Amino acid sequence: MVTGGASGLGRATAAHIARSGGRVMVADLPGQSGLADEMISEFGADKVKFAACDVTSEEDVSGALAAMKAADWSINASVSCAGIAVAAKTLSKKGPHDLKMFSTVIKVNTIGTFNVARLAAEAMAANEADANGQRGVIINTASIAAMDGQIGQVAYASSKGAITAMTLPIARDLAPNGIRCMTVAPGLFLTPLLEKLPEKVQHHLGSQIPCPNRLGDPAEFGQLVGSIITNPMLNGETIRLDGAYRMPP
Ligand SMILES: CCCCCCCCCCCCC[C@H](O)CC(=O)SCCNC(=O)CCNC(=O)[C@H](O)C(C)(C)COP(=O)(O)OP(=O)(O)OC[C@H]1O[C@@H](n2cnc3c(N)ncnc32)[C@H](O)[C@@H]1OP(=O)(O)O
Ligand SMILES: NC(=O)c1ccc[n+]([C@@H]2O[C@H](COP(=O)([O-])OP(=O)(O)OC[C@H]3O[C@@H](n4cnc5c(N)ncnc54)[C@H](O)[C@@H]3O)[C@@H](O)[C@H]2O)c1
Repeated sequence: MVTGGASGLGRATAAHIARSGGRVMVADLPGQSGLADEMISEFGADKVKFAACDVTSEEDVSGALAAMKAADWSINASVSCAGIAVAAKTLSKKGPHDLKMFSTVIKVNTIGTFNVARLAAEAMAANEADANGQRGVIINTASIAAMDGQIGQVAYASSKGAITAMTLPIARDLAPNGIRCMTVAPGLFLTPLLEKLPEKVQHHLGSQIPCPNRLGDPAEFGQLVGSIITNPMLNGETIRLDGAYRMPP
């Protein structure tokens, strides 16, 4: 299952899994069904399915997992890409940071990610263990903003820092169940989310990336997720995927 799988990094991850011979449930907001339909047309309904799912909803996430079970699909990997970004300073000319804005980012990014992890873990725990005694892997998406948060990123960076921090405790909690947990902290990737930044800012940020000197291709994120799924030794860690970029203030 890939949450936020209809767009950007999640879409690229779902495509990588389908191209690699896997089957993938794209779990995304109802309004993204059209994008998911494009993927179903490209890869076939036997490889890709869509579940309307708000990651903050226990019912929705449980429903997406139940749909996989109903299709006789086992869940071996859960990839959380669903997320939102905002830009607001702790204190600006308009006054203090809006608390509802802050709470919403934490709810979707942090609480939504954990909601998916805990419910996917329950489903994976029912799997037969493989030769490594493993039953599944949970992969979460943070951001380099968790470490290099810019001016105006206090809400977003906090939400992603929490995702980074939960990686090891989840891995430790789930070790007896044979379930791994990893986090990817992407740098700058050309997706609809990044395109919310002014073109000038996008270009400026991309020109600062040391090597390769460009914005990341979402397929490169999907490629790393594929490696995490197939490498049993990757557990309890956050991997920056950023071309050696460190964001300035
Ligand atoms: C609800 C919809 C929100 C849509 C916008 C959110 C888009 C975010 C998309 C990110 C997606 C990818 C995220 C991923 O994980 C990777 C990254 O993190 S990429 C880095 C993304 N960076 C940001 O999002 C930065 C967010 N901050 C800002 O956009 C701005 O700081 C601000 C919050 C909009 C405030 O800017 P201003 O209104 O200009 O603030 P001031 O008026 O107070 O400006 C004073 C002065 O400071 C300069 N300044 C402000 N912010 C910055 C900054 N981030 N870096 C450098 N300089 C900054 C500003 O230019 C003023 O300078 P002056 O004009 O006085 O010389
Ligand atoms: N693009 C980048 O440069 C970048 C860098 C670092 C981290 N990230 C993170 O990667 C993830 C994917 O970002 P993207 O750039 O592909 O963005 P995107 O906007 O293209 O995709 C995000 C997807 O998440 C879905 N989503 C949002 N809220 C949801 C919710 N409550 N329930 C279910 N789905 C929801 C959206 O519908 C969308 O399909 C996000 O968590 C983002 O913070 C992106």
